Amino acid sequence: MNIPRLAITSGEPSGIGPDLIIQLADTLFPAELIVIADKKMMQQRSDQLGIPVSFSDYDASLPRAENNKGVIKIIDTPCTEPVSAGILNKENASYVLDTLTIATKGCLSGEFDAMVTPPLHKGIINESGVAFTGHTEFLAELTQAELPVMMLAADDLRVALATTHLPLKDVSAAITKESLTKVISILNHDLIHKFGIKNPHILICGLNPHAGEDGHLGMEEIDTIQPVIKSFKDQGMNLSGPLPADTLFTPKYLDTADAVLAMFHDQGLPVLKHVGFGHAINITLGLPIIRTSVDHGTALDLAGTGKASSGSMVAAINSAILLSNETLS
Ligand SMILES: NC(=O)c1ccc[n+]([C@@H]2O[C@H](COP(=O)([O-])OP(=O)(O)OC[C@H]3O[C@@H](n4cnc5c(N)ncnc54)[C@H](O)[C@@H]3O)[C@@H](O)[C@H]2O)c1
Ligand SMILES: N[C@H](C(=O)O)[C@H](O)COP(=O)(O)O
Repeated sequence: MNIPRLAITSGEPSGIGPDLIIQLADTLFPAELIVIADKKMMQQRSDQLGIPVSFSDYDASLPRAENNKGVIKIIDTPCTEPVSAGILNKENASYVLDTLTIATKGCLSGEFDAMVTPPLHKGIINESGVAFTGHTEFLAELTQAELPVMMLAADDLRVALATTHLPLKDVSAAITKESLTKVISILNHDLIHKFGIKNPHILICGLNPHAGEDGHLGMEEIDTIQPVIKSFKDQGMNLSGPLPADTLFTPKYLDTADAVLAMFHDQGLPVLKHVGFGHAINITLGLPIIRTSVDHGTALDLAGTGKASSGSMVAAINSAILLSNETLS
């Protein structure tokens, strides 16, 4: 059997990413997990948490093998400055990006089957002078993907986004017939090919209150969203919408749906995190590689305390393993 080999980045080194990796070092997954992180920083966090771990330097020439309990296979990638749990340092932003680049290149070359990313801090990367909006957009650029689609999933609920990390004032202009067509195509394709769902039923949110109230509360539904949905439905795709987002997330609609497409970040993700925070996953669709992530951020208040829950990290690793083996369903 081919053991999936996953690259695990540390995320923001002063956040809870290192904690989660250390807390899970005793958990055995049916995969080989290769952590891309600063070994010294990881050792310090292990000491701070009081969770003993040992490290084994990753050797690409060795055959794949599942991890041993308590042993972290690592690609030692140095931070620029020493790390204090809970305290951001912009000097270490380039380290965070380095770990992502190593993982992505390894996925593109086939050395890794997938990458799993604990949380990074978007703000501190920007403060270091690098314009950065999120893993989703960064990985799309690195892999030259035309358009990434962010999707979070918890239990039976899957919520994808038509726009990713955008200020609210820019959302309407970003939703064009072209962009929406690409997003829906990617979502439909990946639900079929990554999740094994035949002819997925996708519910599409309106952008405006009450899906625009027939044009009295906004024209985006009439001008942009409806024509795109009609064009796909004419081709046989199973779409419903645009539906008012306030009532779409109720059992009457969700019970028939395989996924919801929200128009912007805070239209869809609060609902998903309300039902699933702590065990949901974030998956980037539309990339030539497999990438999953957690549903939470850097939680600087919890770094080094041992209080961070690893539920979402476990879910992100397990889904990356399933996706590496075939599909999630
Ligand atoms: N996948 C990612 O890289 C990712 C995801 C979300 C947010 N972020 C980034 O994280 C930073 C902080 O974001 P935020 O403060 O909005 O959200 P956050 O998720 O870091 O924190 C929100 C709240 O949830 C708690 N929390 C978070 N993770 C937890 C865990 N594993 N166990 C227990 N409690 C947990 C925190 O203590 C806090 O009270 C921002 O820079 C944001 O952009 C990154
Ligand atoms: N939008 C995500 C969330 O709220 O969970 C998070 O910011 C992570 O996004 P990236 O995977 O693009 O970093």
